Amino acid sequence: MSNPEKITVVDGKLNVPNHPIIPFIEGDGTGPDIWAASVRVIDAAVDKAYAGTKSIAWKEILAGEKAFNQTGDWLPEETLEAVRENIIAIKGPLTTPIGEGIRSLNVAFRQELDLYVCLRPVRYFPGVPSPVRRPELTDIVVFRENTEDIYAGIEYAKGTDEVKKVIGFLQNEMGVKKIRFPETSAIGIKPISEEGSKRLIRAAIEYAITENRKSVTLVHKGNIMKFTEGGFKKWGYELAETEFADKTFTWNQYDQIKDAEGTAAADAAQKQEEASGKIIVKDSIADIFLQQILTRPDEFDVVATMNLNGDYISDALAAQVGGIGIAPGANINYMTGHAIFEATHGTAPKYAGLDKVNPSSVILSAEMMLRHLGWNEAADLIISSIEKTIANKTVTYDFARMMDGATELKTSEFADALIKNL
Ligand SMILES: NC(=O)C1=CN([C@@H]2O[C@H](COP(=O)(O)OP(=O)(O)OC[C@H]3O[C@@H](n4cnc5c(N)ncnc54)[C@H](OP(=O)(O)O)[C@@H]3O)[C@@H](O)[C@H]2O)C=CC1
Ligand SMILES: O=C(O)CCC(=O)C(=O)O
Ligand SMILES: [Mg+2]
Repeated sequence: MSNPEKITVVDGKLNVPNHPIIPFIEGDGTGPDIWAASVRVIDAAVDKAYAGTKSIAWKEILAGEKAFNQTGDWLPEETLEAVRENIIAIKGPLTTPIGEGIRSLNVAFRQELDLYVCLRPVRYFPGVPSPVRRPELTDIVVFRENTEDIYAGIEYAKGTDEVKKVIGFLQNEMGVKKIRFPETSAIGIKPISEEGSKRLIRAAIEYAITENRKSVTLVHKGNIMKFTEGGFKKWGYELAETEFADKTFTWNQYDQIKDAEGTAAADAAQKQEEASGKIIVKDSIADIFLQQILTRPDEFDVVATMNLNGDYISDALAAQVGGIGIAPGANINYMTGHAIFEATHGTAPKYAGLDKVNPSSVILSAEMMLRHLGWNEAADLIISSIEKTIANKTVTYDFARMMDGATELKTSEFADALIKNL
C-alpha cells in the first residue's frame, strides 16, 4: 500500500490520492460513541468498494472538551491548520454553553475557514418512522448561509459599557426611538451582505443545475427585516437574472409579465420555461414556508436561506423524515475546496457514553464526503446498507420507539449491522 498523502486542490479541482489523510474530530457528548461506530462503517465500505486499493488515513485533531482537557485551548490553532492543509475533514458535534461561556466552536470553524455553505440534504429512507403521512414527498436540499446573520455572534450583554455605547449611538446618532427598554436591553447585530448572499445562492443554483433539480426557493423574512432578509431575496433574483439568465426563470420575471400581460400570460410563460428545463427561482416568507414544508413538501426542492432560518429549517425538515438522528450535512467553501462534514444534530448530552444514539447522521455525512471525493462506489454501499438495515427493522432507540416490531440496537450494534449489510 502506498503512503498516506494529502488531498490537494489543482486548477480548482480536488485531487484525491488513493490513501488520503483526513482529519477527524470525535466531538463532545455522544460524539465519541458515534465516531467509534461511524469510522468502522466508513472503513468497511471503502474496503469493500475498492478491495484495499483505496483507504482513508485518519488523523485525529482536537476541538471542544477533549482539546481543552489536553491543551487548555478549546480550538487549537493546530486543528484549524490541519483542516487548512488537508482540505477535507469530518467532525462530531461540539458543545456550546447557553447564555455564557465560550462562543460556538462549530460556528468558529465555519467562520475561520470561510465555509460559507452549510449543505443539508433531507431525504426519506423507506421504513423510517415519521410524524407525517407522506414522508417520501420530502426531498429538499438546504443551502444555509454559514458565516453571517445574527449567528455571527456580534452581541452585547445587558448593562455593559458596550451595550450602553451601542444603544447610545443608535439613539443619539441614528435617531432610533424604538428600543422598548433601553436600560435593560441586550443587543445583537445582524449583518447580511450582498456578497455573502450571492455566493450562497450561486452555489444553490449551480447545485440545482448540476443535479437536475426543478426549483430554488429563497426563504427569508423580508417583509419585516427589509434590508437584511429582504436584501437576500432581492440579490437572489438579481443573481439568477444576470448570471444564470439562460438557465433560470424567476418569480420576479413572472410578476413583471403578470403586471404587463396578466396572470394567464405569466402562468403560460412559467410553464414554457419549466418545460424547457429552466430552474424556477422563487421565494417564500419563512413562517409560511415552515407550514408549507409540512403540508406540501413536494413543492420545494433546493432551498437557499440565511444562517438562523437555515438552522431552524434543517431541524424541522429532519423531523419530517424521521428525526435529527438521520440528518447529514457539510460545511463547504466551493472556491477554496475546503469542507468539513458534520451531522445536523448536537451532542445529545443525556445519552453521552451510553452507546445508544443513532450514528446515521455522521455516517451519512461521511457518505456525502465520499461522494465529494469521487468515491461514489463506497458512498453507494453505505446508502444501500442503511436502506437494508432499516428495512430489517434493526434500528437504534430513536426509530425503535416509533416502529412496530423493531429490534433496538445499541450504536455499536447498529454499526455491526450496517457492516454486515454492506
Ligand atoms: N454542529 C454541532 O456541533 C451542533 C452542536 N449543538 C450543541 O449540542 C448541544 C446539545 O444541543 P441540543 O439542543 O440538546 O440538541 P441535540 O441535537 O444535541 O439533541 C436534541 C435531541 O435530539 C435527539 N438526537 C440528537 N442526536 C441524536 C442522535 N444521534 N440519535 C438520535 N437522536 C438524537 C435526541 O432526542 P430525544 O431526547 O427525543 O431522544 C436529543 O435529546 C448544545 O451545546 C448545542 O449547542 C447543537 C447542534 C449542532
Ligand atoms: O454551534 C452550535 O452549538 C449549534 C449549531 C447548530 O445548531 C447548527 O449548526 O445546526
Ligand atoms: Mg442546529
